[in-house]
Amino acid sequence: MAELVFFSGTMDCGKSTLALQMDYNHSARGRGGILFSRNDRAGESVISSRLGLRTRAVEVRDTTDFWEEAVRRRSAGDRVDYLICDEAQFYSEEQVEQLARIVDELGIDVFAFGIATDFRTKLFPGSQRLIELADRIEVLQVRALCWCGRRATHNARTVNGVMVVTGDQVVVGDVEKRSPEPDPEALFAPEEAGAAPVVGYETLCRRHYMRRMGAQQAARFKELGEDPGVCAVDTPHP
Ligand SMILES: Nc1ncnc2c1ncn2[C@@H]1O[C@H](COP(=O)(O)OP(=O)(O)O)[C@@H](O)[C@H]1O
Ligand SMILES: Cc1cn([C@H]2C[C@H](O)[C@@H](COP(=O)(O)O)O2)c(=O)[nH]c1=O
Repeated sequence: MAELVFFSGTMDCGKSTLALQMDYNHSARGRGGILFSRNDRAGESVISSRLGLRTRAVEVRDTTDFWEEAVRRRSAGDRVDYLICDEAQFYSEEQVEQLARIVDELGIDVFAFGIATDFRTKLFPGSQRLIELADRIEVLQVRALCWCGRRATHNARTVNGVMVVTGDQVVVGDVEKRSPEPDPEALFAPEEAGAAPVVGYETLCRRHYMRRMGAQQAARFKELGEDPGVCAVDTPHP
């Protein structure tokens, strides 16, 4: 029985790696698949993993109709047993509904991969529809970690290394392994800092997400001899 499965987790937890591994395993057994992605960090029409793997994929656009694409490929004689759908958080609700129809009416497995929530902790529309419609939601076993060592559950956005909670929902970017030096003026008022913005992401545990305590802020607190686990300033969650 074909399934719609949503593999979800924070940024940098291995979703694209798993997507490419699943494609490899299924195609090695003679199954035919189509790979899709949208806004991959490495550019258009590709699924890329931080482990170095990358494979060509069909770029999903606002106009993409998954149903039409699957039917067209099958009518052309291609074997289509499964779809790999990376960065599925960026798909529209309508596109996710097309994926569900493909499972139910064409018997094609759909394996979707994506982050559930954005930098404000709000569900992406595509992810919300996947959670509503999927046969199964799989949480990845490899956990990204917060700077404090706890399991990371939230995706924070940083501007010049400082966590922000306002801005556009979609800004393609990567997790920062080594952040730029923070502007001390910007630490508690990043939106007013005015410098040319360098946007990055950081995975945090809920405690540190809610306290807006990214790695740089924590380092600064430690420098000042304060405990970053207990936020000294009142930074209410929006
Ligand atoms: N140099 C490395 N050595 C070992 N594992 C790595 C290396 N770089 C990245 N990884 C692994 O790859 C994971 C990120 O995989 P990726 O598929 O790009 O994540 P996602 O698609 O979820 O953002 C990291 O959590 C880490 O486990
Ligand atoms: C939290 C968040 C992320 N994004 C972007 C940043 C990346 O380009 C992708 C996630 O990719 P990954 O393979 O899971 O690392 O999503 C965004 O646009 N908005 C956000 O709030």
